[in-house]
Amino acid sequence: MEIRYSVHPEHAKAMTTEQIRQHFLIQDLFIPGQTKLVYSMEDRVIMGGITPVAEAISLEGNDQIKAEYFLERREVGIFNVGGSGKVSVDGESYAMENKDCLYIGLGKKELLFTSDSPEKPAKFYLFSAAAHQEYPTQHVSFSSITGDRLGSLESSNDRIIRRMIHKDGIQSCQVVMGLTQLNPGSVWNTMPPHTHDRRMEAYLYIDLDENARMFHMMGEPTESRHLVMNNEEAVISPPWSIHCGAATGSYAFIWAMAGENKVYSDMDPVAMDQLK
Ligand SMILES: O=C(O)C(=O)C[C@H](O)C(=O)CO
Ligand SMILES: [Zn+2]
Repeated sequence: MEIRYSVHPEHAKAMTTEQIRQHFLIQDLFIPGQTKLVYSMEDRVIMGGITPVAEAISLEGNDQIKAEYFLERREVGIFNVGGSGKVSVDGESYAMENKDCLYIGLGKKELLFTSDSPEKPAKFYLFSAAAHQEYPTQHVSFSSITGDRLGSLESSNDRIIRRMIHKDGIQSCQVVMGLTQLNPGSVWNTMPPHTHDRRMEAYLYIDLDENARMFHMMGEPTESRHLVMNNEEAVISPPWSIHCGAATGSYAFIWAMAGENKVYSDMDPVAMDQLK
C-alpha cells in the first residue's frame, strides 16, 4: 500500500509539476487482476481500485493498518466504474452495474470482488475512512437516483450531481460520496470553487476519452496550481485546497470526502475575484 503524507499549503506553493503529481495524483488504479491501495494521511483515508478478471479478489487487512481484516476499524464506499460485477460481503452478494454504489460498514470480514465477464471486467473504486460504529451495508443503483441539476450551458458547467452516501442518504461514520456527470457541451466542474477545511476530498475522473485531458485545479484559492490528468486517475484534495477542473471532452467524476462532518453543503465558497 502506497503512503501519501499530508502537505502543508506553504510547501505546496513551492512544488514543481513533478512534485505536485507525486503528492496528489493517483494513477494506475485499475490494473487487470490486481488491487491498488493508496493510504492518504489526509483524514486517514484509503483510496483504491480492484479489477477482478477471471478470479475473485479479496480485500484483506494488512500490516500497515495493523488490521486482521480491512474493515476492522474502517468503513468503505465503493463505485463500480467498469463492466458489471459483484461484491460479496460476509457471504451476501450485491450485484454492481456500472456506476452503482455500495456502502459497507465497520466489522464486515470477508469482502470478495468479482467481474461478471473477464472480457469486460468490473472496476471497483474504493474510498475508506476510519469508523467508530457499524452502519448497515447498503447498495444504491445509479438508475434509482435522479440527482440535481447544477450550473448552466452558458457557463459551460451544466451538470447532474448524485449524492449517494451523505447525511440524508446512505448513513456512514465519515464517508460522503457521490457522482457528478457533465451534460453535453459543458466542461467545468465545481466552478465557482470551494474549500472545506473540515473534510479532505478526492476526485476520480471517469468516462473521459483516452485522447482527452482533464485540467484539474488545486491549491489555496490565491495560489492555484493545476495537474493534467487522464481518464480513471484520481486526485487528493487537502482540506485547504480548491478542487475543480475543466476537460477537453465530456466526463463524469466520483467525489468522496471524509472528516469532521457529513454535511454536503458545508463548504466555504471562493468568489471568482479571490482566485489567482
Ligand atoms: O460538480 C460539482 O460541483 C461537484 O460535484 C462538487 C463536489 O461534489 C464537491 O466538491 C463536494 O464538496
Ligand atoms: Zn468539495
